Amino acid sequence: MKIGYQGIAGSYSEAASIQYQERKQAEIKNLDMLGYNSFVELVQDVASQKLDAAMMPVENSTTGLIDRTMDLYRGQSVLATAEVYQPVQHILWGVPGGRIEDLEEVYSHPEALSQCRNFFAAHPWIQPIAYTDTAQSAKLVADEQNPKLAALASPRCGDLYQLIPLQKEIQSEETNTTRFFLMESFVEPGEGIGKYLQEMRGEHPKRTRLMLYVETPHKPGALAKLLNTFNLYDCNLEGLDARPIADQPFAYGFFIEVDISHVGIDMEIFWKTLAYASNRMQLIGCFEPMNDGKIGGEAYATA
Ligand SMILES: O=C(O)C(=O)C[C@]1(C(=O)O)C=C[C@@H](O)C=C1
Repeated sequence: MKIGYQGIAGSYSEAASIQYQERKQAEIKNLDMLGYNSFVELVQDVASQKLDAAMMPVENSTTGLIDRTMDLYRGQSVLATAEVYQPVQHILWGVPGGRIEDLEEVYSHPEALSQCRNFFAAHPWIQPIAYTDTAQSAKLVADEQNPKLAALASPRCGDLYQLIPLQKEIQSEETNTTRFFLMESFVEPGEGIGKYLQEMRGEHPKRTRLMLYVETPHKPGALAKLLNTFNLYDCNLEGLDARPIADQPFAYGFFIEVDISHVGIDMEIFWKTLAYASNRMQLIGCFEPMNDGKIGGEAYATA
């Protein structure tokens, strides 16, 4: 199996891929991991089946939905088939002789920089600089050997790139965790999504979580009508995020996550009822939930 991930060795996306590999040891014998520089390319290569899958960050416990990846799935032939919770504990890595007082620039992935807002607020002389991923930021600092530069990256990057810790656990929230989706290629089957989901229930009964992208008519009560349908079928709503629709200023679509374990009717009827209440609906994920949404404990133990 060939899995793509953002960054180079030491990135959190690589760590999430390793965690997934450990979980699936019995099923996946050979796993090839390929580092990428861009989420756009990752999604393209999954959709075109150059890759079997991509490990993509989708939500962070400190900063919420990772829209730079979630927005890429809209209209693409991809589907999340598994999720991974990866603890994200950043270290401020510098070079020998480096001191926080002398730092001028700190490099990292933009998501990682946002997760450390409190640190930058407390050290206003340091400029946060966005870079492709956390591990390449660490490598850049190691290559430059300039004590005015540092990187926010994972604990593993210290050994990998011979760096010195200037401060540990630098993220604003101690339990900072990023949730990843394993994205695979998915073309809507001719017989429709409802039938697909009904078959899925038989074959993979533990895949009780759906991630949907839905656009509702722009009229009073439209979203309420859709949400009522979930209520009608006893679906617990696990997430709801609004995202702007391209080229339709101030119109929004919704990423909706639901637990379908208590749906008592055929999934074809379920899907048709939802489709009736929406203008556009895409299945973004169908997977077995991990950690029951709880962060810490088991997730940290298995990191
Ligand atoms: O830069 C990395 O190490 C990544 O894997 C990317 C990424 C992200 O995009 O959210 C993954 C996990 C952390 O939240 C920080 C960065």
